[in-house]
Amino acid sequence: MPKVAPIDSRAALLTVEAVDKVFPGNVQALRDMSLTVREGDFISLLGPSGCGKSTALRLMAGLSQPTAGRIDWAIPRQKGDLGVVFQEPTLMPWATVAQNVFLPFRLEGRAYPSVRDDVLNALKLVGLDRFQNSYPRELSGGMKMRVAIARAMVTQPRLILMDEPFAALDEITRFKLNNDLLAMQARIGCTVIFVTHSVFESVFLSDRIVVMAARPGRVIEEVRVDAPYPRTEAFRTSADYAAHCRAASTALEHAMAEAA
Ligand SMILES: Nc1ncnc2c1ncn2[C@@H]1O[C@H](COP(=O)(O)OP(=O)(O)OP(=O)(O)O)[C@@H](O)[C@H]1O
Repeated sequence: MPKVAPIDSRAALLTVEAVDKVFPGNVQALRDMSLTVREGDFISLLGPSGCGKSTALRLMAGLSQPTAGRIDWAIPRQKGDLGVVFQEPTLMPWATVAQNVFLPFRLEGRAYPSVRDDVLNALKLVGLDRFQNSYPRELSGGMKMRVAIARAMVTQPRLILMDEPFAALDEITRFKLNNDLLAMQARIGCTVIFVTHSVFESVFLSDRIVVMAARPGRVIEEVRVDAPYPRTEAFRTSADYAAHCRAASTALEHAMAEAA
């Protein structure tokens, strides 16, 4: 994807400023997290279990409020500017694929005929337009996740938040979905924040890897992946990819050592 501007000159989209999140029982899930998310970024949040990745994503989605600090959109936010994908596809089993993808519009009170083309285009982007009348039970795990991604992008959001969306899938399906996700991001030009445990996945997808440590959850380092987009299978086997994986692994080791 031709990412138009170098990371530091991209316009800000969302700012996370000195955020703390403390859960009942004095569990400090996040301490002093700051991050400027910029238009067109592909950011991975990478870190060991319990370092607050999902908590950070939920705060950015507005599903939970910080205990201290602020999270602000840097642009006037419109309906449909945010899409979220969780680890489970969470599809409505009684509804067809098209009806599932229509959901964000339905919640806005829109009628299906007025957005039918958007629904079909989103399904086309994830390669499932032929399955619009199928039900979730007829689909494989990878296909269900594609439907969840189509649902998150049907409104052409500026920002898509993804919480380990491919963790439950086999490696071949995961690789394929990684490729397709980058193609989709290029097509709709959105910003992505992606939670993962996988160094390899984070390097393949991201241009910014935010490495986090646990107890308390915090950001310890940002690794930049300056390899150009589009990233292909050739990138996955390149020396450049291996070098970035080493850098991210080293940062992750520091994160684990900090929590030890
Ligand atoms: N609703 C909650 N109530 C109490 N504690 C919570 C809650 N949600 C998360 N925590 C705690 O906050 C910390 C961070 O959790 P979080 O799920 O954000 O981490 P994570 O990095 O996403 O972990 P994983 O990779 O295992 O999903 C953990 O100690 C967790 O037990």
